[in-house]
Amino acid sequence: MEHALEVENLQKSFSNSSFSLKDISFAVPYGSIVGFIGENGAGKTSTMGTILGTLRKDSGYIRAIGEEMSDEKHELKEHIGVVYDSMNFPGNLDMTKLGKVMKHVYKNWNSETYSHYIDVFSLPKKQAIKSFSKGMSMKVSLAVALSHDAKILILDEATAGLDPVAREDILDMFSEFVKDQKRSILLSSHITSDIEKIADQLVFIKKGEIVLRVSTEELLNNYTIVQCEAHDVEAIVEKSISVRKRDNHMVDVLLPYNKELPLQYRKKDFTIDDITLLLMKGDVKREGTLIK
Ligand SMILES: Nc1ncnc2c1ncn2[C@@H]1O[C@H](COP(=O)(O)OP(=O)(O)OP(=O)(O)O)[C@@H](O)[C@H]1O
Repeated sequence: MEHALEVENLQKSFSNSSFSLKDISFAVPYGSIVGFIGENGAGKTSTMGTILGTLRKDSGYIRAIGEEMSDEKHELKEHIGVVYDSMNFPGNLDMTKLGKVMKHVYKNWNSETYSHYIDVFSLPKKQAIKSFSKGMSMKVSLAVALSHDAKILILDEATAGLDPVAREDILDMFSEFVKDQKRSILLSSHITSDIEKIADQLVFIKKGEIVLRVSTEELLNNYTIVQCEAHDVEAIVEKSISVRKRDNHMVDVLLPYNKELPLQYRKKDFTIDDITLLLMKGDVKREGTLIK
């Protein structure tokens, strides 16, 4: 499968913080939406910043639409639409003026598409964007990101300020965006129900490390969370992905299969939220190393 975005062995440390991104590798195939999941401070925004070049990486490779990203390759950034959880445009502009500015920023700027999204999002054209609500501001960023023929959208908490009705419409828009198999989306969100709805691949990050990469279908259909007594965990721990001790001597275990197990292992129904909790709060095994 061809990938719109590839991140390989990405490392990034900060001089003023003990946090680092450790050997981050994942890919975003054409036609897919990849959900990027992790708790506060796990490294999602830093990873996205490093991909976009707003943060300088220490080492590793980042390829977008088949070409290695570098500071010199400005044209590659044309192909990436970005939405953060806050709007980064000059607040004194209104939507019409913003469109005129963006026309000079992006070679492939499409004024008609931009007008279309202004209408779809019911944004006022002649009001300074600094007076917009959080949800409206997010729609401004989305309208811009969707109007320069981007092949990849990088969305960091892009649905956070939206009400459920707007969220549903925008999630549908994202699914539509990748439908022609020529574009793709990397999306981080704490609203895992959104991710569950639209992402076909999931990448979980914990303390700067990728702890699980899996397709949503595989995770929901073939993985299992079992609960057992602490003394029963040894028999399954070898094959487990994450083990979380609960208060009452019980243990939750994430297993990468869904076969019948002896009675002492009780299968639990789960959502992506439950998986996230188990990965973030449990001891995770990743290729033989334990990430506590
Ligand atoms: N410019 C910076 N200088 C120093 N430390 C930084 C810098 N940017 C990020 N960090 C640190 O990197 C870590 C990861 O932050 P990041 O914003 O990537 O997390 P996140 O997963 O996006 O979290 P959230 O869900 O809260 O947005 C944090 O500990 C943060 O303090």
